[in-house]
Amino acid sequence: MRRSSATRIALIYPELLGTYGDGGNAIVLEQRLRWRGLPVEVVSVPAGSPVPESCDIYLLGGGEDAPQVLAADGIRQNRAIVRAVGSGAAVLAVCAGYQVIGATFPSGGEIHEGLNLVDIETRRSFAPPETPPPGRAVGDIVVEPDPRLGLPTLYGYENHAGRTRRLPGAGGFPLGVVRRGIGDGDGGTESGGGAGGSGGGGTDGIVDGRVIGTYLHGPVLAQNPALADLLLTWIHGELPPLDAPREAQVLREARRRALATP
Ligand SMILES: NC(=O)CC[C@H](N)C(=O)O
Repeated sequence: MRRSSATRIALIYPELLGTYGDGGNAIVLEQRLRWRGLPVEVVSVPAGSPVPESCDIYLLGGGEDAPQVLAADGIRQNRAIVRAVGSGAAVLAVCAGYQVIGATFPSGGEIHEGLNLVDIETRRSFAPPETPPPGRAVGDIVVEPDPRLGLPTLYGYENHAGRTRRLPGAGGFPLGVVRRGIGDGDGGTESGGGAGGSGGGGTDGIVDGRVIGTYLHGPVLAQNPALADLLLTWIHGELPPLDAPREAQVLREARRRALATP
């Protein structure tokens, strides 16, 4: 399906969900459409305003625990994102955003309700109560995406305390397998040893229909332009080919070399 109207990209509550530069994902999507001569509009939705239902791609970024609760409360109010997804919109949710689109997430010692858009839950730990919770997952992360997505290796940066798992009977599938870093943390059983761990082997993220959740900051779309194009393809159908700018190729090659996994 080729569209004639502008693609509307919603950047949700950037004051609350923008701690790690994830607003850059909107710039990448916008620019990759402009380079192709396709009309685009970025709709920045300030915290406290109702989320519009009429956008094509919704971006939710990362945030600290308290702002994350405020963001979840706002997003749950009109559930516009859920209806928009039902009408064909796509979602990219990163870290706090990833946790918020699930069923529940922790903050301030309590469990909070998410948007229930995907069948995941986040806890501080899934290990038995007598086991100390794992450390914060902080550092570089490398994910080998599910082959169904046809994407190259994904590079990013993670910084989160929560650990995430799929609920029984969950729809969709993990975004990929963690080669370096923690990601979801595999139900708290990761071998990487918490903060800065490099064990890998668990999974990161979810892909369910046109909804992608992931722990990868970066901004993730700047480091992984093929992921940006996957989202755009879901909205536009096939896109005119685009030679990645040289800077993007240089960045990816530098990440590949720096984060070479065994
Ligand atoms: N980087 C983030 O978005 C952090 C998410 C969440 N507050 C956590 O620490 O788990």
